[in-house]
Amino acid sequence: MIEAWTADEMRAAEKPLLDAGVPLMDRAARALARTVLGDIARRRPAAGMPRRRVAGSLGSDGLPGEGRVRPARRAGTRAPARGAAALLLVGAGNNGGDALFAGAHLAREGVRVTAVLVASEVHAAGLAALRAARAEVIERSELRVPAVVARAEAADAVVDGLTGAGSRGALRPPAGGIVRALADVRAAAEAAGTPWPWVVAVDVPSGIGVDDGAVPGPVLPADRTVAFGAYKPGLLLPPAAPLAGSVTVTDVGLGSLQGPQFAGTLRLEDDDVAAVLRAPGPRDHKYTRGVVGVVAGTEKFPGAGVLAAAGAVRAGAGLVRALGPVPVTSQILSRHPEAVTVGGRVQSWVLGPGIPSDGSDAGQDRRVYGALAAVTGVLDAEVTGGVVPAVIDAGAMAMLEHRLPEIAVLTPHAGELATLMSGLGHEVTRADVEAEPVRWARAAHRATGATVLLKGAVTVVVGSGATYAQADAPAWLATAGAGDVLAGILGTLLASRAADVLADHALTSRVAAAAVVVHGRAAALASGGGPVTASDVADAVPRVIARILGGDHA
Ligand SMILES: NC(=O)C1=CN([C@@H]2O[C@H](COP(=O)(O)OP(=O)(O)OC[C@H]3O[C@@H](n4cnc5c(N)ncnc54)[C@H](OP(=O)(O)O)[C@@H]3O)[C@@H](O)[C@H]2O)[C@H](O)CC1
Ligand SMILES: [K+]
Repeated sequence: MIEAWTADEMRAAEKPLLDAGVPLMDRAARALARTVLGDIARRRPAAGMPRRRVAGSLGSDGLPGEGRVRPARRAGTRAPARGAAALLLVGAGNNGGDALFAGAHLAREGVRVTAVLVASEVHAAGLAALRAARAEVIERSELRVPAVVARAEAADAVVDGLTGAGSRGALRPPAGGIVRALADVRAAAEAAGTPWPWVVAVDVPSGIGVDDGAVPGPVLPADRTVAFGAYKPGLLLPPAAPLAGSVTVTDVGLGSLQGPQFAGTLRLEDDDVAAVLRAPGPRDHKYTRGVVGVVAGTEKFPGAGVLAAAGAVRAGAGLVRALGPVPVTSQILSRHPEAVTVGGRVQSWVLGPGIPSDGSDAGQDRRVYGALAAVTGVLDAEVTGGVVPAVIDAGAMAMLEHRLPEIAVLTPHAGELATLMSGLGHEVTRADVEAEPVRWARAAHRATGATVLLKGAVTVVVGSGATYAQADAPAWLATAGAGDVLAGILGTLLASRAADVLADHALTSRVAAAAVVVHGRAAALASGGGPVTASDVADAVPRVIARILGGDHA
């Protein structure tokens, strides 16, 4: 489990150590310098050997290279970082201090270091250390944006030490102008397929919402973020999270302290998902494993019903009851003969995939309303067999008539959440939701009572407890029907843990986050780096569950 600590929680954790004289900044700077040296070394051929074209690589003229040359590391060749260039972007606070001390270490390793100070006052001891290591310093008074851009483009690495945990709001000038210019040239280079220097963010990419993942202004996307002590919520939450690149958390000694009192932002890892999944035991049968009721698909969109059922079946449902018009249920049966198409008791419902919100399929709408009446408890438990958890997707989200229990999970994408919230009286667009996904997911949770699973490159799950932020899926998963499969997977996980979820409604968000991990990992496995269909994703689910449970050693 990855736990993110807010800026305040970090400061509270650091304070006793700093008061006791623990050299946190020195540890942070050393870890940062080691990481930058390693990244530079990996990206440069061994120094001392001429760069030669190698088979399969293209020379500057775009023609195939000569025969393969493997430059041996002859004795005496210099370390790859020696002679490399690093540009430090230095802010006024301790984040800048980390960069300055790290720059001094880099300079002593032979890296040509230039520090750009965006403030007239920066960390004095850090600056002294940098000057003592004979690095170049561009003072605040000498700042010229074009010159900084030119230095950055000529560097092997750019170290972003402008702001860290102390950042508030959009980057102010001159930092904001520098970062905007660098981000623009970096984006243009990437669009042209031109490599750009390696960007390492100190603790967080400067300018993100450290505690909420907002992107209020310009941010220089990082290839790597070296976070000190713990993740910050902004490194897990969208839209900021993808700007952090690969995150390396450096233990600077905080590990000995208790975690945050209330972990606000979490990311599940395999062990946590394994704890949610329930492998059957010798006394299990299909009813104890969980029966999933699926009301999905219409004559016009039968495929969504097939895919939702596929997700449920492949995730290990004891039994799937597929309810709907014959053109839908017959297709489900033809692909999943283990499903049944008659009603009966279920431990969870999957409602809505492929069902439009325009009332065009009265039969499916009636089934959804009936199931929702059971989920909300409006109908007497003796009649319905009791309240059960539910996945409420697509058109079913337009059929909410009562406040939902937290064991109901809404699964919108940004546009659907905007529509839902607009229907509840909030003026909000898809763009608003994409700019502040957690804010609107929390608003939807408060407005409906349901757990909200907001799908995206980083999928957030919000309930009464922690917020989960999962980023397990490859971009290839953005394909038709993927959400239908996720709904089915989630329906099965909820059915398998129905008793626990009913006993502790707050568990719902963790079960939902686990389903997102299974779904994303299945897409990654099925994709293998290329295009993937929703059906492929469903087919890969058993293998992913086996790997997560540790059973699949293939
Ligand atoms: N966690 C650890 O173990 C350690 C963390 N360290 C590093 O310390 C920073 C936090 O340092 P702090 O000094 O509290 O704050 P920052 O350096 O992040 O930023 C404060 C300065 O930045 C200015 N600022 C704030 N917001 C903006 C903005 N939007 N635009 C421009 N400038 C901004 C702020 O100016 P004010 O006028 O607002 O005060 C400050 O000058 C943490 O991230 C780690 O990198 C330590 O090294 C110890 C180990
Ligand atoms: K930073």
